[in-house]
Amino acid sequence: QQYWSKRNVKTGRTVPFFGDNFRIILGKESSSEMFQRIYNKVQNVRYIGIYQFLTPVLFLKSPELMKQICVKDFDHFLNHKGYLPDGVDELWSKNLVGLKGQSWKNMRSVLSPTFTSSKMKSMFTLMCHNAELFSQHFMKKTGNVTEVEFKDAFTRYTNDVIASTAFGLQVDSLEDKNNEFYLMGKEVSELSSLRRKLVVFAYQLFPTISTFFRIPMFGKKIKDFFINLVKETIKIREEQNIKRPDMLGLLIQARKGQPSGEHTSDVKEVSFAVVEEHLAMTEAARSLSDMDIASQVFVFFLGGFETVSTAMCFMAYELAVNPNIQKKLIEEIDQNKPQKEPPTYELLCNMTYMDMVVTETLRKWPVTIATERVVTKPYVIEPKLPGEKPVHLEKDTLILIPTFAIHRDPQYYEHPEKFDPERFSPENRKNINPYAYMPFGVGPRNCIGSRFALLEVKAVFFYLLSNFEIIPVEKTVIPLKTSRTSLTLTSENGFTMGLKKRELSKLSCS
Ligand code: HEM
Repeated sequence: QQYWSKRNVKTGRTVPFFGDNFRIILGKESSSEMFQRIYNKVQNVRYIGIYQFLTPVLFLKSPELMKQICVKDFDHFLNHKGYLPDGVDELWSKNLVGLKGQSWKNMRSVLSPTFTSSKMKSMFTLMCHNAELFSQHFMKKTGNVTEVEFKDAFTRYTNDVIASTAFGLQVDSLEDKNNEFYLMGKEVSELSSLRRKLVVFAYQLFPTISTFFRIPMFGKKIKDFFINLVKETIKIREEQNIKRPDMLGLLIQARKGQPSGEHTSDVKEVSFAVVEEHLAMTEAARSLSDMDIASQVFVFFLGGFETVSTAMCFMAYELAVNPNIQKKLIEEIDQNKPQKEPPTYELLCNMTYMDMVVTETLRKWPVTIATERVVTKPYVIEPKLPGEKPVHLEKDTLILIPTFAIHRDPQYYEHPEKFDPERFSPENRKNINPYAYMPFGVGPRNCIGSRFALLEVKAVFFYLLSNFEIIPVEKTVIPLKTSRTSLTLTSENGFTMGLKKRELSKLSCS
């Protein structure tokens, strides 16, 4: 692995940053800042060799190389890192994010039909219902302006959406603040950031000791809650022959070998941000255990709870500090809002400016600041630029894709700090390098929940901006500072803004 040896530092090709990892632990720098610093350190290269503690990592800079690794030669780079050895924590390693090789391929083909446009259409009604409740909750407040901590509010909305679309449970976490489902979700996300940080670092720094003690990512309480919830729900549904269009229902159907329906839809794709994928249902579905199903539903819960609500917060912030953009979005909503009829899935998917705003939010604030691949079969990156030598990648080498840094590179986005939805107008989007825009990752291992997430965001802003303007208040910190203590991209000072009532307009959902 001469590529990572210190001798290469002077060539400007290798950045050993063992010490940098501790800056993250001590909260001196956020992960997004660190990756951006490394990205900008060396110019005119396609990749940089770095260290994650003691592990050599290939840090990619070139979008073409990302395409080569994540799409063209994907078979050599099938897996995510996973961090925990197999068998230590089933909720973690048996879910889609953690599964490896053929097991991942099987599970992905079972799950993909759950997220097609036609399935999203049936989940849309459930989402809309929650978006309407969300807006109504704040309409009931007295006074013209209500100060809102958006992270808390949006997390409650995404919690309720996942409760209904994954488990078929109706909860209203804004009204019923301490419902069990919400409290458990909060515990998962709070525990997951603190505990995940410690567990991930422990496995990297002390792999032998951590593996010996089999430190799990999630505690027994969380594990029991999810497994029991899934088992109970499956039992009731099977006994009473209940069929529902939620994720659990679709997985139960898949296990019984009943196809979940074709995926074609005559509706325009839900967003520019969605990555295309090919679908195939396999026999693997028939062998799903209750634990397999619980692990999948659990990861939908994790994905749905944190990432989506954070993306919504960044969008709310950008709208508050860019009133002209908000005005244009409100105009589009008002023009499209049916007089009496409820908004339809088609209507939301066809709102061009809404899509531009969401797409730009995820460009400037890609909640998942980086993604990774692990080398599953040895691979050689052939030289292309002057001075390059072949890079021999051994099995298990980690490849890092620094999404945040790429999205902020002026080479791909002029004035990257500026929030400018026009970058993604129908005329301009063809100029975007598709491998320089990847909030949902890239290639066959991209985010399976992207359609779901985008619809959820669009539904809540449709209802919210039908009734309110989002405005800065005294507590709103401008410009926003990103947190240095969180592993994920978020604001240091929370997301407090105001909701100012517009004239009241009643909406309902089909
Ligand atoms: C704005 C919200 C979201 C963002 C920014 C996001 C981002 C991502 C990214 C970057 C990846 C890794 C992709 C790669 O390695 O190429 C990923 C994977 C994944 N996401 Fe999301 N995600 C979001 C919402 C969701 C939701 C709502 C769900 C489920 C309901 C979900 C489920 C998953 C799963 C299961 C994977 C693993 C896919 C696989 O390994 O095959 N995500 N997501």
